[in-house]
Amino acid sequence: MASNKKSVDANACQSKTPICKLACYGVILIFMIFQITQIKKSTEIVNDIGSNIRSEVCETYQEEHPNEKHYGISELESIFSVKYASKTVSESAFIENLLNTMNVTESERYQQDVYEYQRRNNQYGPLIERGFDNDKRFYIKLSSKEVGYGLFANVDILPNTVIGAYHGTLTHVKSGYTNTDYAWDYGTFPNPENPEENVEICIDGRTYGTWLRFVNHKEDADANCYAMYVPYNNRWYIVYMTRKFVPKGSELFISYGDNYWTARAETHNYEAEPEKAYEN
Ligand SMILES: C[S@@+](CC[C@H](N)C(=O)[O-])C[C@H]1O[C@@H](n2cnc3c(N)ncnc32)[C@H](O)[C@@H]1O
Repeated sequence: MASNKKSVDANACQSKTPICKLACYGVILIFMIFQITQIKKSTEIVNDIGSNIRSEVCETYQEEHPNEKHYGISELESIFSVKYASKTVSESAFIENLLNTMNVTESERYQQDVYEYQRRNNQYGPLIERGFDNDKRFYIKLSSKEVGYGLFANVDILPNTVIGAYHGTLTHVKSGYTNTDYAWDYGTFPNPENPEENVEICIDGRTYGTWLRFVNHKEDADANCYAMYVPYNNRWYIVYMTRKFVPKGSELFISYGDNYWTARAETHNYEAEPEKAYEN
């Protein structure tokens, strides 16, 4: 009996199996349709939000910069092939050794105004130490076809504000064939291997540098920024400062000094067309 009962129950269950399966499939189907509807709804919402944000950004951009393309400082490498320099490096062990053996405070420049250089060291040293890596106060834009790209203010910048430190590669200037377009004079020092010889060093920001390499030239009277030497940790730094109020959207300019244009004329026999440097 017991075995019969068991067999009857088993039969009953077997006869119900297709209905059970159908019911299960039905439930799964309903669940899937519900899920697909939900996903579709949320995708539509995300798309709506995205297109609103995009159109808002585009509208603001168009209003503020009609017909102009501007680049964030994060695009230094992808657009301009400039590797971002968070600090200055030496091009060779020779330069590094020379700088390690010099004493900034004994240099002619420092001795000309000891008090002022001490002040700069105290005031700007901590900023140099902290660095300017995530500075969003600027963007890069074509200034003009003749001058090339320039650096522009993303925000209003007050007078006497630190813009940044000009970093790049410390290079041995060898007269006649050094391209000085993106170079600042760093100093002239006795060669430790031959004290009778002097070594002229510059900071070159051409391929390894910061957005400061985009600051174009104007004569001192018209330039809204200036550069100054700051001694810190027994090294020289070139720090850019604003000379006057720089309203949002305006270009930053600095005077390169007369030597720059003389040196440029000696090493270049072509007109300034720096925008060509970024063409493919
Ligand atoms: C430090 S770079 C400035 C960034 C450069 N405009 C660029 O697009 O890479 C210096 C070069 O910019 C150009 N430049 C800067 N100021 C200029 C000016 N006032 N007149 C003509 N060319 C200028 C010259 O080609 C110069 O050698």
